[in-house]
Amino acid sequence: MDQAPEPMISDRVIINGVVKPMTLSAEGQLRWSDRSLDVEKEVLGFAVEGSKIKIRSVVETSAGFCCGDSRGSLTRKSFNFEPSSLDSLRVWCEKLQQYIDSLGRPKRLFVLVNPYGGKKFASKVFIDVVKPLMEDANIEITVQETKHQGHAKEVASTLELAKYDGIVCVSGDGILVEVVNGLLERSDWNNAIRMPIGLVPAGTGNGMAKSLLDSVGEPCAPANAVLAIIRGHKRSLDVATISQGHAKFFSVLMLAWGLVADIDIESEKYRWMGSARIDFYAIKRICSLRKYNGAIKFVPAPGYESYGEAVNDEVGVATSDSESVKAHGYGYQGPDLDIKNLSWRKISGPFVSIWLHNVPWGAEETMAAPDAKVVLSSFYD
Ligand SMILES: Nc1ncnc2c1ncn2[C@@H]1O[C@H](COP(=O)(O)OP(=O)(O)OP(=O)(O)O)[C@@H](O)[C@H]1O
Repeated sequence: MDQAPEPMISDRVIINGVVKPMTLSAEGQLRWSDRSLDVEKEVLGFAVEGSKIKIRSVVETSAGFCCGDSRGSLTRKSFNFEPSSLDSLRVWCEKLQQYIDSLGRPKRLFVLVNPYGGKKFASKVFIDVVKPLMEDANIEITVQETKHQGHAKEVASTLELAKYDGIVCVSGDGILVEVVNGLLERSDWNNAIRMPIGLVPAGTGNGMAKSLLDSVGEPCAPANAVLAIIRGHKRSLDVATISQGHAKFFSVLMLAWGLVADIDIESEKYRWMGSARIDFYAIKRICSLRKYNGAIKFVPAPGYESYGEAVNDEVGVATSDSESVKAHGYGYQGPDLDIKNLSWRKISGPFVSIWLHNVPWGAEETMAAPDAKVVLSSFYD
């Protein structure tokens, strides 16, 4: 028969004036009376208050404080217990900290808040959800509100990364893309792009937050996103390189040409509508569809080789263009690929819309590419 592993600490403590046995097991279960907490999942942190220890946790209830999602809302809860002596208090603190430290959670985060994104509620999301949960988790945060378009990119391109364990964007997808571009334009991009980036949905579309949370069965709500960040859960993502003349951009969410791009860009003037601006403008554009002439050249993924028609020498022109761009920059210059020798295929227009996706969800309600996978990270582990 398997023997239960030794507890990290087993003690008698005072809870609500009554002496009770309490245990922290090697698997991170904190047990007392008929109750228990899973430290990895439910405990954010702890604090010493006089002779007591306050455990700060988050539990699922049917009506929580901060999620706005009816499925298992999350509620902050704390409870106190009093070890029998100062020595015992010190040992409890050591053991709890030791277990929490073993979970690889972030300790210092740089938080970007876009007060302009979505329905302009990112600052409220930060104050009501992000800040309290991160304080409960004893995470040291440095906050920067974005002041203008491109500000998040500027910050990411110059930030002293060694001071932080991650960058958190309380925003829509636009700020995430700016941060990725800022990190990749640095001369130390190779190291910088390893910086974990967290996303708390507070924008119009929130396609990335939805894709990440949905991949682990969580609702796309600010509190669930903050919890994933606090727990240090990570995924690696592909980056697409876009060359346009001598300019280079990087994309992690999607690339759009035609209808979807028009809706995204031209609906800016209806930003006051919040998320509804996209639906409203989509209907307007669909009622008077435009057509775009052009051709898409692509290298098919395994299993998709029959799509489009074969192309041979035309791709070589694009190669020499991108090589001349390579010589000028000092940040990331795109993947080292021998693109001349790949099996290119082509689909010719006119097109109504081209939409390329890295992750399944383009927005919270739009699963545009169900087969795009958000894979478990091996990058940081
Ligand atoms: N203070 C500011 N004033 C004006 N624009 C800003 C400010 N801060 C950031 N921006 C810009 O706001 C844009 C939208 O940001 P964000 O992604 O947070 O919200 P969003 O509403 O989801 O937008 P989208 O869905 O278009 O990405 C970004 O392109 C960013 O550059």
